[in-house]
Amino acid sequence: MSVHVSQSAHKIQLWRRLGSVQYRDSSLLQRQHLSSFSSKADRNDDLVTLEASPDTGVATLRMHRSPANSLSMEMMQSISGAIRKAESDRKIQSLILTSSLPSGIFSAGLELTELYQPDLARLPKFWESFQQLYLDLYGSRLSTIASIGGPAPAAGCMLSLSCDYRIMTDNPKCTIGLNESQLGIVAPPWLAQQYIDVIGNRNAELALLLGTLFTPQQALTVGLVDELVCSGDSSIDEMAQRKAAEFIRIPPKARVAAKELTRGTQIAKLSGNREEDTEFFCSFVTTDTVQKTLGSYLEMLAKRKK
Ligand SMILES: CCCCC/C=C\C/C=C\C/C=C/C(=O)SCCNC(=O)CCNC(=O)[C@H](O)C(C)(C)COP(=O)(O)OP(=O)(O)OC[C@H]1O[C@@H](n2cnc3c(N)ncnc32)[C@H](O)[C@@H]1OP(=O)(O)O
Repeated sequence: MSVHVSQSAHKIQLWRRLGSVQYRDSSLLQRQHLSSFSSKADRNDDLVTLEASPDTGVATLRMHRSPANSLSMEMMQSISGAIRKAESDRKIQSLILTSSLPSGIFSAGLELTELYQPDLARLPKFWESFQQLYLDLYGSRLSTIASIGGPAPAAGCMLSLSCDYRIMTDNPKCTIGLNESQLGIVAPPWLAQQYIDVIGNRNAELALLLGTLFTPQQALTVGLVDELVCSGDSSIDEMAQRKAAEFIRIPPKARVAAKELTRGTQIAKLSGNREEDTEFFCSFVTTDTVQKTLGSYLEMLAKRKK
């Protein structure tokens, strides 16, 4: 086992060094012109806002990475940083995760430019930031509530799955689910497991195979969200606050211990397997087949917009 781990660590080092080498697949070098998908690194400083209220014990983490709260490496690090900041305040017991984008989009999932024709030096760090975000949110001592006012595909769904409670706007245009298979990729095992835990094995099996995006009503039926709020009703924030207060009434030690009972094993599993997981991701996402499918998906998104 230890030999396997050290070999894996060696491969990760190799990945990092490969960053200085250009991506070599000639078909990918002939880039399609995808102007809306051209950004990579962004500034860390204005992607999320954390509002802590020591009086109520509730902090609200608002995501506002325009246009769709897609998760770039910096975005994931900012969310992780805000979670840790809220946790470091002993007066805070609950965290509401929401979007403050005017479009209402909760999160469009991983930033696709991080996956398509990736920067090879950045790729392992990008994935490690995704793992870290899962560990920080899923393993948080805080009671966490996702207030989902808009679409939450793929890693956007992961953000909500990592919370303790999910409230969603009842607007059929706002869909949620792990749609990775439609992009020619697959959810990592720790994310798939969250899905199985929340919606059950058969529902998850079908939804993962088909890349299903559930409407809010369907999501409620399969248990992917816990509560719906009428579309256009501003009370989603109030409902989240009310739920947070309900969680806060439970003695913190018992609440945290209860959470550990259901999540501890999965958290320990990924914590002990991060390098292999990163290595697998880097190898998988850079294959020609995955890159071609991602390219077509991006084109489809751009065309749909036109
Ligand atoms: C062990 C390892 C196993 C291997 C693992 C391999 C891979 C990883 C696998 C899984 C983890 C998770 C993966 C992901 O999260 S992949 C991302 C999946 N996301 C999507 O499919 C969503 C795509 N977007 C949409 O469907 C729509 O944009 C929307 C979110 C429903 C919103 O629709 P709306 O009509 O309101 O807006 P637009 O479509 O006009 O979009 C606005 C704006 O945002 C840009 N954008 C949208 N999504 C993304 C994105 N994910 N990344 C980057 N940019 C995005 C879009 O281009 C528009 O930009 P513009 O500048 O034109 O305004």
